[in-house]
Amino acid sequence: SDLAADRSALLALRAAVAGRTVLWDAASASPCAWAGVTCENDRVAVLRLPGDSLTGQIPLGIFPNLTALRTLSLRFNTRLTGPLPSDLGQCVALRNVYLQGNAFSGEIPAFFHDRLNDLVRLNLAGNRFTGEVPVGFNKLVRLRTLYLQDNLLSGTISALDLPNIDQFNVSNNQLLNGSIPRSLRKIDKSSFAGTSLCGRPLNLCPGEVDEADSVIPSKKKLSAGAIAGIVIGSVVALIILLLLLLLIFRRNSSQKTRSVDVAAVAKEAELEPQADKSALEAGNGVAAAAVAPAAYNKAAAVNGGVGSKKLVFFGAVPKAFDLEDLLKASAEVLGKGTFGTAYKAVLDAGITMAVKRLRDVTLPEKEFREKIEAVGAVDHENLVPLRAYYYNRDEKLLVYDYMPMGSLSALLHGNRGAGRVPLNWEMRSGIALGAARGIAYLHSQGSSVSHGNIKSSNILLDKSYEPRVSDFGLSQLSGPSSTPNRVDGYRAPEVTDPRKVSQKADVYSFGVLLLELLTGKAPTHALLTEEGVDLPRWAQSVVREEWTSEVFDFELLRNQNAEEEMVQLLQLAIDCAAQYPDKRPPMSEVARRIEELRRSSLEDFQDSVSETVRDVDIDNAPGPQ
Ligand SMILES: Nc1ncnc2c1ncn2[C@@H]1O[C@H](COP(=O)(O)OP(=O)(O)OP(=O)(O)O)[C@@H](O)[C@H]1O
Repeated sequence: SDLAADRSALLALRAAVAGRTVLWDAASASPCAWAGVTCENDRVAVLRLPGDSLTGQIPLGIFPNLTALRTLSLRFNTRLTGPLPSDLGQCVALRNVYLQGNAFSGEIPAFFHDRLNDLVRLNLAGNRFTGEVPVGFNKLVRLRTLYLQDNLLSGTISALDLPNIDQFNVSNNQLLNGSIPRSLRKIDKSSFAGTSLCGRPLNLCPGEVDEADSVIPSKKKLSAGAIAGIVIGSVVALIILLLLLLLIFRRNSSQKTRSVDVAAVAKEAELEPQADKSALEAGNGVAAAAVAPAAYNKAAAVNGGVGSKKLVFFGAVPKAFDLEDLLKASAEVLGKGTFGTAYKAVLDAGITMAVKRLRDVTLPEKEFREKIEAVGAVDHENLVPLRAYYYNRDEKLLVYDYMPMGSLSALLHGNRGAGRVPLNWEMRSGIALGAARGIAYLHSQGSSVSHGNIKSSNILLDKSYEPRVSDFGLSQLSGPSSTPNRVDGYRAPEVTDPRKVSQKADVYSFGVLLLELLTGKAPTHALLTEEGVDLPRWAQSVVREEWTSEVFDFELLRNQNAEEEMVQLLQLAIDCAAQYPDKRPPMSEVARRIEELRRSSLEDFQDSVSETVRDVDIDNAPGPQ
């Protein structure tokens, strides 16, 4: 009845059929008729009838009406039988087809590849499809997911060429045989289990030579002269590289001296070692605003001590302030973290910075400077930029851009009452994408580079709510007492020493963060539920039990158009939070998958807008002359 009432919002047909059986029969040639609502079929973009509500065979005549259909989801209607109706091929706007867990039979229809050219996701798993896997799927250039597992398919798949595929599964089709084609070798081997297929990632086919091995004989054929040439060439290249490095090093150090000079214009000052620290850390919020400036001023007056007294800036940005300005600034405690206390410092010039006062840094100066220089060199739009640092024996300060919209944690869990900024799908998925890009960028800097402390309080938001990951590189600066000792729902199961982090452990933490974004539950809270389960395990069980939509934060469920994409993000979160590190996708893939599902929900949204506009145009059009 909602649908009937709101014509312009009529894009998703969600028939309330739970608990009763709907028979597909020729008499109810419209899906709206089963649901007992009146609607215009050519405006239905999503048809979703999950659960055990349908029986029998889908008759002809239903789908030709649904010309705007983009998503068809008929899952786990275990009594839905027979071949798929041939006129489903007339829904040429279809992008997502989820038909898993039914009892469909017959061959996989050719219309999937001949007519539905925009298909992105096709899930036919868990049916009774027979015959071959159509090689015509090669024509579907947008296809990302092809799930065909648990059917009765036979023949070979060696002619399949699906270079853009992310998710592929043909497991438990016992009659499938022959070799796995090149484009599918990146897929996990579990997706080929229960078949007679061979070749990577499974065992090699009889008579097949591994590519890695086949290179060796050609190496053996190299002549002694060629080997000598390669060796000499490599040595020369190495010398040139060393010379270049030397040159870059010299240039950098001369630049650094310049930046020190700028800072030296200001009065040299040094922070008072320990006395004010307790005063600074004791206060919070407004109270600290009064305490902190005094402490800063007093510190500025103290001289002496060991080490450099300058604020060292990174990059080519204009140095708009110096240490003295910073110490004079009015400060407010933002919070106390693992590595020290963070302050908001409003400088006289009207600039606001975030200053982190590190505690428990045991690293020798040289090593500290090297590590912090590496952090300062990292530059990406989804990372909080470190602008400058200060080091002496007793004080270490890090100066960051201030992020005015606070942290994701505060946004999600902060104010649930009146005046709350509701976080819709658009914002949440945007935050997920930005954060994923930031972390992926960090990971791209080298296989040993990881963040080590991904969590929602370390995802900060700039004034346009663009996410920026903060705190990277700090875990390597801290001493043993700075390791997070509270219950930490973000930590991967294999991480026993929190300072020994890895990229795969970051992926796990990011998976938990995604679950937090989708469910609105903080991982540490989840630990306190009656069952004592953690967020990943709870989400997994919910998905297994097929009550997926129960997991989502109620704020998200207002965006019903994007539910399919939400389910995909949930699946991605679960993939990231896999127990075994090897099963977790790399961050670059995570970012790509979020990008893709956001694009698809955006297109759905744009469609809905243009449909509405078209409708208004029609209503406003002048009548016949
Ligand atoms: N650049 C910044 N701009 C605005 N707020 C910030 C900035 N950096 C940190 N904060 C805020 O200051 C508070 C303390 O941050 P901090 O990073 O010190 O600790 P944390 O994130 O709570 O824990 P951890 O140290 O384990 O990461 C957090 O609420 C955080 O959102």
